[in-house]
Amino acid sequence: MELKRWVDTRTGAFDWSYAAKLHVDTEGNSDESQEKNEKVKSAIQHVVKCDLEKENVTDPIVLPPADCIISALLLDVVCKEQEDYIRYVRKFSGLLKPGGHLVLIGVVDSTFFTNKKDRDHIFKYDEKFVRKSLEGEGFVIDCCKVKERTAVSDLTDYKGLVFIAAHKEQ
Ligand SMILES: C[S@@+](CC[C@H](N)C(=O)[O-])C[C@H]1O[C@@H](n2cnc3c(N)ncnc32)[C@H](O)[C@@H]1O
Repeated sequence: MELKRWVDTRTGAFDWSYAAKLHVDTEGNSDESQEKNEKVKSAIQHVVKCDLEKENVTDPIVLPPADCIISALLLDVVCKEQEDYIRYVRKFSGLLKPGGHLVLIGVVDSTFFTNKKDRDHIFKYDEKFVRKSLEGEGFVIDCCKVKERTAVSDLTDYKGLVFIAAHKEQ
C-alpha cells in the first residue's frame, strides 16, 4: 500500500512534503515543514486495508468506533447510483462514535476520469444531493464549500470540488 511505503520511508514512496509545506505555509511557518511531516508519520499506528463492500470494512481487523473519518474521491468512484452513495454514508455513520466527524471530499457534476488510457465511470451528483444524503443519515453539516474547477483538461469532466465537514448527531 502506498501510504505504508511512506510511513516506512521506503525508496520510491510518494513524496508528501509539498502537502506539509502547504500546511505550514498556511500557518505561516515553513521552517516546520519537515517536523510536521515526521509528526504525522509517527502518529500513524496502523495502516489497514479497507473494502467498503464488506460488512466489516477492515475485515479481519475490528476497529473501535472512530473519532473521524476522511473520505476523498472514494464514493465518486465506487457508487453507481444514489442508493449506493446513501448506503455508504450510512456505513460511515456506523463506523463513527456519536459526535464523530466526517470529512468528505468529492467532485461534483462529473461522469468520468481517465485512468491511463481507459475512461472510468464517476457517479454524478451535486452539492444538494450530498447535503441531503448526509442529513438524511443523521449528520449535521458544519461546513460545505464547493470550489469551481479551474484546471483545463479533457481527462475528466468534473465541474467543481466539494469539501464537507460534518458530525454525527449525538
Ligand atoms: C480516485 S481514488 C482516490 C484515492 C485517495 N482517496 C485520494 O484522494 O487520492 C479512488 C480510490 O478508491 C479505492 N476503492 C475502490 N473501490 C473500493 C472499495 N470497494 N473499498 C475501498 N476503497 C475502494 C481505490 O483503490 C482508489 O484508491
